[in-house]
Formats: sequence, structure tokens, C-alpha cells
Amino acid sequence: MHAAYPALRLRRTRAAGWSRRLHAEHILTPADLIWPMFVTDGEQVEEPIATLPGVSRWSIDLAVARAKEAHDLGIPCLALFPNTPRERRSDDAAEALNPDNLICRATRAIKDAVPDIGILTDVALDPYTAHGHDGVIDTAGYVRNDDTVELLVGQSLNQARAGADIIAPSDMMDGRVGAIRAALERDSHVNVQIMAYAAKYASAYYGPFRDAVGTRGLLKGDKTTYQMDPSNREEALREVSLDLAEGADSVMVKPGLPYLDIVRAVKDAFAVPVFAYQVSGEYAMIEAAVAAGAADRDAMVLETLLAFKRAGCAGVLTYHAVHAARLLGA
Ligand SMILES: NCC(=O)CCC(=O)O
Ligand SMILES: [Mg+2]
Repeated sequence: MHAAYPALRLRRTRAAGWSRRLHAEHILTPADLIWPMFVTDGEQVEEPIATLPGVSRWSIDLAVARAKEAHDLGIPCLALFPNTPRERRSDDAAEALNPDNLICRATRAIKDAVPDIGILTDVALDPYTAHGHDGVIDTAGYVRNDDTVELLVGQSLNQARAGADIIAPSDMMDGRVGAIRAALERDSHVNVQIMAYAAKYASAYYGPFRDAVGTRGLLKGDKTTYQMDPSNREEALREVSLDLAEGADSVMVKPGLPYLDIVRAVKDAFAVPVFAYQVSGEYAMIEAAVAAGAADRDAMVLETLLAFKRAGCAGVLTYHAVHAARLLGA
């Protein structure tokens, strides 16, 4: 139906900057970014994470300062992760239910200082268990689904009562979204959202995150009995469909860049808000390429994040959020 060369020249609209901008099909803005932040005990504490160069754990006072900075840059939401000291970890993850745990204190402090930034809190037991699994285990080391869900419900209510805006279950237990939604409704948190880590894969890209939350040395075995097999695409659609039926407001695919086919498939199948988590190993790969002189950081960060938008994401969780927001605001 359209003209042929030479009447049609696709290079024509690419010939000038204004025209390339005018014809851009997708655009990345700071409002697309969720910044994952690691919190730790103490005051005026910054602990750099060796395997995530440029990322630190912050004590709550410094995390509040970073939250203000993120807000000023136009970043709409933070995702908080605790580095729970070894002595507060246990087999039953009791610290997850403590109203004064690191995450609850950080949530209250940030919401108090920067009420207009969204706070997403992760629901899973791995930062609180002595064995580093996302749930409670039986004697064979198998993560028990239904007992774990009960704890996740308690953890979610604990976070919602502290002021969390988005509850993000990342544990991959069956049935947890419905149980959490019902409990939030009963507890009057009708506007607290659920962003379900619906398709979370058992991935080799999570290594630096485990350093950041202190589980690398603790974890026995792997997470293949609850996280998804990287071979599977149709199963991701089933996972998403169940989480939506149980009341998820939005869904997440994780990791990000190696799973953009899943993002696109989910977006096409369900037309709901889809997020992706550009995980720690993806961040570390970009930083390693930059350190090796093989890549231009700014260009690579922006191109990579734009790819998430093109694949259908409403937003991206990325450790590059502040850097990207600065570039986009410049
Ligand atoms: N539930 C959050 C994560 O597991 C993050 C993984 C990563 O950044 O590698
Ligand atoms: Mg599921």
C-alpha cells in the first residue's frame, strides 16, 4: 500500500535531530524508573557493595537524603531492601514481622520526609531467614508453600502499616497474591497496591544482590523449586494470569534484559501494567564493560532502559535510576 524507493526513503525522517525526536515511538523519562535501595543499621553509614560498583547500603538517615534527591530528579518510586544482621535472622524469619525492623523504620522515615515519593517494599523471607531461602523450609530443605504464604501475609501487613504504597511479593509461592490482597482489604489498606513478581526466574544474574542483602554465604542449594525455569515462556503467562486473577495491580518480569521476550508476551496477552527488574547482575555487566573500556556508560544505560519501554514496560526497577534520571534531566 505504501510508496517504493525512491519516493519512499526511510532515511528521510532520520536526517535531522528534530525529526528523529518527532518520530520517536518510545520515550524514556525519569517517571519510568523505580530505584532499588539497600538499607542498613546505624547512622551516617555508607557501605559500598564490591560486586555492585557505585551502589551502597545506606543507614536510614542517609537513605532519606537519597530519597529527597531521587524525588527532585523526578523518580516516582523507591524499592527498599534490608541488610538484616546475622543475629536477627532465624529459621522462621520472625524479624520480617517486627514493626520496628529496618524496612518499616526506613519506610516511615522516608514517607515522613518525602511524602510524595512512592515506597515499594519487597515481600519474601530471604533477607530474614538464616538459610537465605525465600520461605520456611522442611527438614529436606524444601520451601513449604502454605506456611510461607501465612508469614508473607503478616509481612505484607507489617509493611502496609508502616506506610508502604506498593507491596511486591517476590517469593514465587503459589496463592500469595490472593491471600495478601484479602488481608490488606480486611486491614483497611484498600489503596495499597500489589505489584506481583509474577514471572521471576531462577537466574544466575542475582549474585551481587545476595551480597547486598547478605545472603550469599547463607543460601544452601538454589531456588529452582519455586522460581521459574529459564526455558519457560507459556508458564510465565500462566503465572501472570493467576496473579492478576488474585488481585495484582501490576506484574513484574525478572530478570530484565534477557527476558524482554517475556515482557512483550505478557503485555500482548494481558494489556496490564508490566514492570521489569533490571537485576544486579545486569547492572554489574554494564559496569564491567565500562570499566574494561568496552562501552560508554551513559549511552549504554539509556539505550538499555529504553529497550524496556519498547518491549512494553510501564517502568523499570534499575540500580542506574539516579544516573539515568540525571542524564534525562540534563
Ligand atoms: N527481590 C529482589 C531481588 O531478588 C533483586 C535481585 C537482583 O537485583 O539481582
Ligand atoms: Mg505464581
